[in-house]
Amino acid sequence: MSVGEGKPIYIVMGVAGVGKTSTAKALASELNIPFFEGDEFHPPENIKKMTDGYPLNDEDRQAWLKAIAGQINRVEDKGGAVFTCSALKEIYREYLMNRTRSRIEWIYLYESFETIRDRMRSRREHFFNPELLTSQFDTLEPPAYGIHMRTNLSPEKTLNKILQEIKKPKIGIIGLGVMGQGLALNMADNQVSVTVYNREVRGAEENIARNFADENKELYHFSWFSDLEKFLKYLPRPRNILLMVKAGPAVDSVISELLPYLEKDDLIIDAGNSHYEDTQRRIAELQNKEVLFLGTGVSGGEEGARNGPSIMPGGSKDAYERVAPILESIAARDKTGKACCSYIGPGGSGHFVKMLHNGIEYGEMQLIAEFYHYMRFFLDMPVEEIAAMFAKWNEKLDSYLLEISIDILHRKENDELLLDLILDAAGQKGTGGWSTEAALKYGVALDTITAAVMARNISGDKERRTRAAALFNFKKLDGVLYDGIHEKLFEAFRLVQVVNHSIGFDLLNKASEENNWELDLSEISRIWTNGCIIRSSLMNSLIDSFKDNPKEHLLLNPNFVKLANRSREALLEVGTQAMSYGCPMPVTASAINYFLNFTSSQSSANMIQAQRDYFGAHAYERTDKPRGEFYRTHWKIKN
Ligand SMILES: NC(=O)C1=CN([C@@H]2O[C@H](COP(=O)(O)OP(=O)(O)OC[C@H]3O[C@@H](n4cnc5c(N)ncnc54)[C@H](OP(=O)(O)O)[C@@H]3O)[C@@H](O)[C@H]2O)C=CC1
Ligand SMILES: O=C(CO)[C@H](O)[C@H](O)COP(=O)(O)O
Repeated sequence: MSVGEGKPIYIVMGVAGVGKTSTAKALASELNIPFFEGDEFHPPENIKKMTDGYPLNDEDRQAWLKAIAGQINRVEDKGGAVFTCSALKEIYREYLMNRTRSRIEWIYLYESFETIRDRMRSRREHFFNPELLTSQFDTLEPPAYGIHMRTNLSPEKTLNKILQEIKKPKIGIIGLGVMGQGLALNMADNQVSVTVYNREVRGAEENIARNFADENKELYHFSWFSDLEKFLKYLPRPRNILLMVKAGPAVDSVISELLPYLEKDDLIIDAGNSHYEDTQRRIAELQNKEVLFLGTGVSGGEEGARNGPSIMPGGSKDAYERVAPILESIAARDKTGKACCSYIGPGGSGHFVKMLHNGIEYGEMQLIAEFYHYMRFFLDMPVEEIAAMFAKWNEKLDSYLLEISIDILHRKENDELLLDLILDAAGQKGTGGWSTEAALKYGVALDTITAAVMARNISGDKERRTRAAALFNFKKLDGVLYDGIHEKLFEAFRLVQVVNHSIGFDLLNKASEENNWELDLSEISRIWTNGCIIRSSLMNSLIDSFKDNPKEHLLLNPNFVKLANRSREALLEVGTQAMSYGCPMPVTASAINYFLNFTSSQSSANMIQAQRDYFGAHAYERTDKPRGEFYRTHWKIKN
């Protein structure tokens, strides 16, 4: 058994008179483990000093703590024990933690000075002089960790509450940024015992964990640490550690800091937006130490993390089973009440799926943006009318991204539309571009998602765009609102949304085949129906579409063929008209091209093959010969 594994040693701590002995005895009896009264480990000199009314100093307490540590070590492999020990100062607790092999679970009992003073006045048989209570309160340094329990309830209720806390599943969270804080609170709401840690960067990132615990202390008790070693020592083995730190080198740096302390079967859940290949590398590296790793996509932003995200865990199935109760308890619910969290598959599949989630997100965001832009600046529709139209569309589409865009269109600052004050240069953290890189790797067309990434790239080039606009002096052609255009805009929008999703899922399918991930596209659609950023009624319909045709491209699925046949003319009309008026429509245009390409049995690629063969002797397959046979032509030699 490794250090700290097995049943913990419970130490019930707090000032004299708070109720340590009765609570600890009851706890030991309930858990059927031995009980040890800490006061009995005091040497006679200490007892005399206390009964004479003198407080103990640190030196006096040395022998006492040493004796308790000795007893803990004698019983530590006997299935746990409960001790009382006031352990008022952090150095006393550290002494015990550093000199024992067991994991110590601290149960800190507290009550007001006045209440305890009154209790102590009626407590005659105990050697402790009630006058020393003031010195106890002066000495007390409440622990930042452990179970904190006020003793204002009946002993039975206090015991029950302690037992409830002991039974809670336990996890440690590293990284208390936007997402980490939300997940910690969400877990605490769902009966998970959460210990938090954030790094300290002097002058920049100080007291993040302490402040988080303090800010929430009215409603929650978080054990917190700003010392990684202490955080790790405190967590029960095998440890469950969730990382919510910036993706990239920060994840490797945190893992390397963790490594010296990690033991067999400890589990790291990387819940940030890590690249799936990094996840695969980390799984392999940690396997050498028998440390488990789950590369886990989490979507839903700040609100989702707090109230229920969509969760995409990939990696070790056994590891998932271990933390499934925690992850499923905090996830959003689908319309049947099931958790929007499901084991995705081995290796980096969880992060791959999250990456494509974001790719689809990029496509849909740009789609909304360019339709808004076209309607506002080329069709001259008032913002309120666009918001109203989007709201009407959303009665059918139920898209979260459309919903937030409607809110954005209503937001004013000093009577001005806030949107008009926001610089038109989009940021990005990588997942969209990584989707495009993966499409290149797997040889899949990813038109809309790639177009959305490129649109963000060019948006960032504000200075050159502005200079070019002046040089080319485009005369903007305004579009004309005509009967039926509203319906056409909707039809076009909806078809681009479908094409964008079909593209994203197609890459998931291809990567799944290549990596033997056995991704269940229906289940992925289900966990994306709530909590995540791309939830919509379309996603709901994909559950059944992929159930009926698990690997089929959406544009070959009868339901979507019907929809596309109905809407394709509107899409062509809207897209080409918008561009003819001078409005850039990158995602719409790429959806049109993808749709036309995908639905053409005869592509233009025979010309490409001929050109390749002409200048580079690359050879080509022939329509009159079986696939896989390659032919060359000596183009310069005339027949
Ligand atoms: N925000 C969102 O909507 C979503 C974000 N994500 C992903 O979740 C992860 C966290 O995002 P978010 O919470 O928004 O980010 P924040 O910027 O709010 O927080 C980042 C966290 O990472 C820590 N950190 C950064 N660098 C290091 C380092 N070198 N060593 C240790 N810790 C470090 C920060 O600590 P410190 O405070 O000390 O700097 C902080 O706790 C990212 O991977 C992100 O892509 C996933 C889904 C949605
Ligand atoms: O994962 C997310 C949502 O699902 C994050 O919000 C992500 O950071 C968004 O990506 P980007 O910053 O590149 O727009």
